[in-house]
Amino acid sequence: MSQGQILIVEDEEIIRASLRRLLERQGYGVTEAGSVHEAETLLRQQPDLQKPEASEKFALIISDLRLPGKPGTEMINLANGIPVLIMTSYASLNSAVSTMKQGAVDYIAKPFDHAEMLQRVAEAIEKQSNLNAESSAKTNAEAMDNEHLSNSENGFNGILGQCDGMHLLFRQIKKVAPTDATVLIQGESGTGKELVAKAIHENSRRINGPMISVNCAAIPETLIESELFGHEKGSFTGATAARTGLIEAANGGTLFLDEIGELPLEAQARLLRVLQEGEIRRVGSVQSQSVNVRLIAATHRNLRQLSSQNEFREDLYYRLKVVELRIPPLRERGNDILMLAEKLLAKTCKKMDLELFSLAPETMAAISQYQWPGNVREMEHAIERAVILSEDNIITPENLDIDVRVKQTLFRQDSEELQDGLTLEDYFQRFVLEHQDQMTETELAQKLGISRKTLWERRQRLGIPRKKTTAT
Ligand SMILES: Nc1ncnc2c1ncn2[C@@H]1O[C@H](COP(=O)(O)OP(=O)(O)OP(=O)(O)O)[C@@H](O)[C@H]1O
Repeated sequence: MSQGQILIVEDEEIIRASLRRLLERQGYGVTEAGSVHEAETLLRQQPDLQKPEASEKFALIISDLRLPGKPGTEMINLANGIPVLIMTSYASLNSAVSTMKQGAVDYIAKPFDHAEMLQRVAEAIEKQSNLNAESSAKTNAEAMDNEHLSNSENGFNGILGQCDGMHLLFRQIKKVAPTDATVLIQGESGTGKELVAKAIHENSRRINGPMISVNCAAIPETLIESELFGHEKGSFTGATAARTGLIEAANGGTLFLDEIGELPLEAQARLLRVLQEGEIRRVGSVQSQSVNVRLIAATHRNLRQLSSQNEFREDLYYRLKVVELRIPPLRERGNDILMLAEKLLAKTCKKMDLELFSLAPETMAAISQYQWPGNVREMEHAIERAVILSEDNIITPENLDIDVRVKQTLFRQDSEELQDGLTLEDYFQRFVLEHQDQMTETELAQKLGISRKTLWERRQRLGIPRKKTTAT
């Protein structure tokens, strides 16, 4: 079950080997090269390189930026349509931004978090396959279809949601996107703040400009000013060359500052000047230059409270909250919780090339009851883990590994009410209706943890008699 072949270009053997292990554990095939030259030879050996649909072709190239001989950016020219993910240290984050402009699909800072690397890899491959699919047959009908998919009744622009809170959010996004207003997105961790920022950018006039995302909490405090605003040569120890900042790199597009509450006060003052004057001054420079950037900021913290404690500039806070969007936490999204779980389950199965798994009724109950403190991100991880650990294609609460104590009490009595007025019988009914065409009565009873006799009795009581008459 290969997820695709990946070429790693990295001169440091230890990093290369650990990346190989990480990717192979996820089912990717891996080929290694220690330099651009070596990678070039490997690429030339690919027999069907000219054919975009060739199965032998690498699905992705992951290249370090600094390599002996030629730099990693050379890989972009050599890749011939294969997406290139650049790895770089924080110190060279700016060069990474310019490599994005040269055509890299994404960049990731070293040392990288394993989960993040896997996510970037999956996204890069998916993005490329979407692009391939688009360019191979782009008809008007297809374009309409895509529009339907991205804005289907399940959500908007890839953000799944059907509850009132999410509908309100979608309406707000559609209203604010075409304007140039600064937006402040409030939401707990994992609620989809970056997705919302992306939706705003993609529905704005700046769609063809860059969108630069910066997580203020992930960049060391000492580097953040020079990363954001750039610096002149010699402006501080170690500034051996002048460098463009991320704000300048977002010129003509959107700058997304995630976790803005973590921005140090000095950097806040500089940012405020950029917003007020539309000009940027690099660290160590006396000259300003104009920039045209739309700012979207996000935070999980209470900025009003932070500003009352003098930890966040009040004037910047008021500037940011021109439009404030609140993303509800997952636990407040009612039936969306199960809808998301099912969609994420289907997505995970597809990604892992598995047939579709389903959720056992007690798993549905546990999912609806659980508080999801890590929101959608936690659910994504829980479902992925469950699919890996599940012994058959039905996910049990134990596979999910969320706090399912609630299950024991809820399942003691059939009549007991679950959250949102749903009863165990609702789950029973739903499970039977969804699975009865694919499962025998024996299998259904087993999955429900009841005898066939009880299954039959409940069917009678709930008015869902068995459809098939064949013996099971
Ligand atoms: N409504 C949604 N529909 C589909 N996927 C979602 C939704 N909300 C979040 N996700 C997914 O959950 C993960 C976390 O989302 P995202 O990074 O946007 O959250 P965040 O609020 O920015 O998190 P953090 O504050 O921790 O950075 C992503 O993989 C994203 O695709």
